[in-house]
Amino acid sequence: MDRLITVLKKVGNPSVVGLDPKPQILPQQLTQVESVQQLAQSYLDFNRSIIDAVTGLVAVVKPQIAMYEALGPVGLEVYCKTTAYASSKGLYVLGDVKRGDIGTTAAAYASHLAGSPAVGDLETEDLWHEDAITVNPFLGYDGIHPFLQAAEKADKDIFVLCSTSNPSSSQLQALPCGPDGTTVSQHLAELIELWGQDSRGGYGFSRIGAVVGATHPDRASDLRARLPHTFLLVPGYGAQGGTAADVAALFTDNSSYGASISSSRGIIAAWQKDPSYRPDMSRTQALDLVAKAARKAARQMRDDLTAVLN
Ligand SMILES: O=C(O)c1cc(=O)[nH]c(=O)n1[C@@H]1O[C@H](COP(=O)(O)O)[C@@H](O)[C@H]1O
Repeated sequence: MDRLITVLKKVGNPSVVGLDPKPQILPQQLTQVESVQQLAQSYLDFNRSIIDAVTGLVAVVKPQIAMYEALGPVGLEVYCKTTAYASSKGLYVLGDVKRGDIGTTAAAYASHLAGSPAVGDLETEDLWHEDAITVNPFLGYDGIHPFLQAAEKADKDIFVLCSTSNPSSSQLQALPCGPDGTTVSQHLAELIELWGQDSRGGYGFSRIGAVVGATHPDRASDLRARLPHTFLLVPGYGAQGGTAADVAALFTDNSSYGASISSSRGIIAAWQKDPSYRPDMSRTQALDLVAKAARKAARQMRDDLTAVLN
């Protein structure tokens, strides 16, 4: 996490931009195409415009792999090219892959972070470009250990789901799982601290971060207190209703933020609210508008978060 905190401090902004393209949030200049290959190229152009626009203003991007996998092999290629491009700009790349399995299967999934026995002795350095990935903890430590091992080997990080932003998260995560009424999320927080205790860096945070949604402010200070050595990824800001006030309790009171706040549609679909958009614009003009609107929205998000931090 030291590298993550270093890049966040450098830009003075705890925001993460989610790169979750889909046809509904791309201007029609990019979606009126004749093949999946062309749509995939549009995703790449869209992402590059946004990355160029926010570099220097934010330090982290979080591409959600499902959006790319939906386009099949060409989509996955665009995921890889997007992560490579973001990485070449010095951004910390958090791959939102939400994997969860055990043993050799988990080790193969973990090849997103490091060379994996799944590809034998072949060179894998140029396959994947993420600095961290998200992991689902439903299988317990057997499902965490292979990812942690890969992260240690490559000096990278994992972010484990703890309290997710979706409304029905409470169906499982708010259930009591002990005689004292400790909820599943609270218990997970304790496990995440335990699993990470041997991998703490210079800022005091372990290599295992926790995902805590922005949409449950009632859980925020309790989870922050249960996760003293854990950096938090906080999605659900913006389009899902999370606000700067809702996430304030998830930051730590030291200079390392302790949390980074993620917004996808709120930034990458901001162009849809720009009155200067016109359907008869050229593709280049539409991409310019996407970039300008994303930068403006990212600046606004930074200012809102900075206000609560101050
Ligand atoms: O792991 C995540 O990033 C995640 C966890 C969670 O609890 N809620 C959540 O929305 N996410 C992801 O965060 C992004 C939210 O997108 P927006 O709602 O458009 O900002 C999507 O990529 C989700 O998959």
